[in-house]
Amino acid sequence: MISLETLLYLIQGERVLLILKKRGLGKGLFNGVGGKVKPGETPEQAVVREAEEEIGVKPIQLSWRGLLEFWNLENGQVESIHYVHVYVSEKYVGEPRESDEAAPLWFEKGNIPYDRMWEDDRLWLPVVLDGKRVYGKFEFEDWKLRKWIVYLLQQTG
Ligand SMILES: CNc1ncnc2c1ncn2[C@@H]1O[C@H](COP(=O)(O)OP(=O)(O)OP(=O)(O)O)[C@@H](O)[C@H]1O
Repeated sequence: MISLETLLYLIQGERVLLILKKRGLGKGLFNGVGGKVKPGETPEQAVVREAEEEIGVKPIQLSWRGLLEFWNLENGQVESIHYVHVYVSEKYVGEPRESDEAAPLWFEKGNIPYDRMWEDDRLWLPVVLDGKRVYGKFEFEDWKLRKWIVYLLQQTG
């Protein structure tokens, strides 16, 4: 299965909004807001929809921060490949609230709970929170991280 997905980090000054996922892939871990892009949607439309569904806020300015590939292998076979567009937003409407899917929580940029997040996050999220763009490819076996490569993308305009 190959899927196109999104991740969004709301930023307020020195704080970042993460969600504690209550169900699905990554349950019990903190992550950005996000999910799968549905047929007919652009990644930008999908990430706005996910923010509304998961925490009840509408981002009104998105900044694209990179592309991540997550490959998961099971018994030496590719089980799934996830292409994830990453965004940050400093402008949104509404106050983050809890939903069936997610509980939102603010963290200081210097105090992100990496030990309660996906293993790859500590390898690229600091770059994104530093205002830069990344490309990363991460290979997992049974969702345990085995190999990775991360590039800093050149900043264009
Ligand atoms: C493996 N390392 C990883 N590191 C960081 N983030 C990861 C990730 N693997 C998946 N993610 C993100 O986690 C969300 C899952 O969302 P997920 O619940 O599958 O999607 P969606 O809300 O559409 O779910 P339904 O299928 O409708 O239940 C989605 O943002 C996706 O990009």
